[in-house]
Amino acid sequence: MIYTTEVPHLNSGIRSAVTLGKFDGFHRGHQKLVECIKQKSGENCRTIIFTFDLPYKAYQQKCMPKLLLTYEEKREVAEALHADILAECPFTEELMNMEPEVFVKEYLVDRLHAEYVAIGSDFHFGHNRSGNPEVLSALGEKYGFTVEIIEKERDGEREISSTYIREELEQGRMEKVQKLLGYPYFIKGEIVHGRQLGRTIGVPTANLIPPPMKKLPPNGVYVTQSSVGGKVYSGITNVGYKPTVKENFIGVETYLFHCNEDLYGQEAEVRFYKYLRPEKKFDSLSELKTQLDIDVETARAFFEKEYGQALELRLS
Ligand SMILES: Cc1cc2nc3c(=O)[nH]c(=O)nc-3n(C[C@H](O)[C@H](O)[C@H](O)COP(=O)(O)O)c2cc1C
Ligand SMILES: Nc1ncnc2c1ncn2[C@@H]1O[C@H](COP(=O)(O)OP(=O)(O)OP(=O)(O)O)[C@@H](O)[C@H]1O
Repeated sequence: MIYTTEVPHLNSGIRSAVTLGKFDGFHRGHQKLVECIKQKSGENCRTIIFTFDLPYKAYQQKCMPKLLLTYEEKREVAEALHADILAECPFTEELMNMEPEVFVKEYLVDRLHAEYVAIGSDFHFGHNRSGNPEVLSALGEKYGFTVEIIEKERDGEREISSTYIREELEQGRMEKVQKLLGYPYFIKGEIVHGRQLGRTIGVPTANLIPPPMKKLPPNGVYVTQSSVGGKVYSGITNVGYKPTVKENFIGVETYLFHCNEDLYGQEAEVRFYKYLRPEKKFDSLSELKTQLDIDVETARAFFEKEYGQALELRLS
């Protein structure tokens, strides 16, 4: 897959099937659009996910919103979805104020040579959001490309959207988040040294510092699975500041079941399945240990119920 932060300019003779939007999370609705463009792909037709980077105002005000997927993760997911090109264009003032027809002519027609464009029924673009599916369809007729307006993927009464998923994530409803995304929410990072107190109570842990832009679930303890060095471990993870030992930065700390390996410096992907309880301040590490024993049992029961097999180590 080609990744670019510019508007691609395809060689003459090469056409494209394009989908447009922000695509934070690449949730089930977004995946539906990607499937549509993939059906059009061929020898002379590239599939292009054309996404807009953060709102211009966010840059100006330096208030970066937290994202479901970091830039790097977005690239990885787009790659896994088998798109040919991911174009992540800065959402400049120019782009924001562009008349819909200028966007269509200069970008979709002159540069991308679009023959097919798939969008959701609520997609808006250009000056004052005046570009919408009807406008795009009319411009498609004028410039000779097909526009397919995809009915929005729903979860019961509500349409699936990145906003909906962020709301559910903020409530720690990880099963719902997984259902809406179509994959479990994950946090990635390098395993770093903690204070190494965990092992003194028989609970060695893998600590990672989440990327600053990544949206985190609420502080608390979760049933997770972690992928490290090609192996998948079931486990329990604490997100927070460890009030018992008073950490001064937010961490994602996992007790990996059946793991005796030295994992420092390795990249881990922690997948969140279920919220268990809030983070608590304990009077001693041994009281914390008593609670952790209960958490392990709850996680074991969860894996047994959901997956039949308990805590076996798997190769990913
Ligand atoms: C599954 C899990 C749950 C935890 N729950 C809490 C908690 O409720 N309160 C708390 O203060 N620390 C909690 N911790 C963090 C412990 O305080 C921490 O693991 C211990 O102090 C060792 O930290 P270290 O790796 O920096 O040495 C939890 C850690 C894990 C892995
Ligand atoms: N549930 C859905 N089903 C089908 N298409 C969707 C769905 N949600 C969004 N889309 C389409 O996917 C593209 C990218 O969506 P975008 O990320 O901009 O919106 P969103 O997921 O609704 O996020 P937000 O909540 O931030 O508005 C757009 O064309 C949009 O219309």
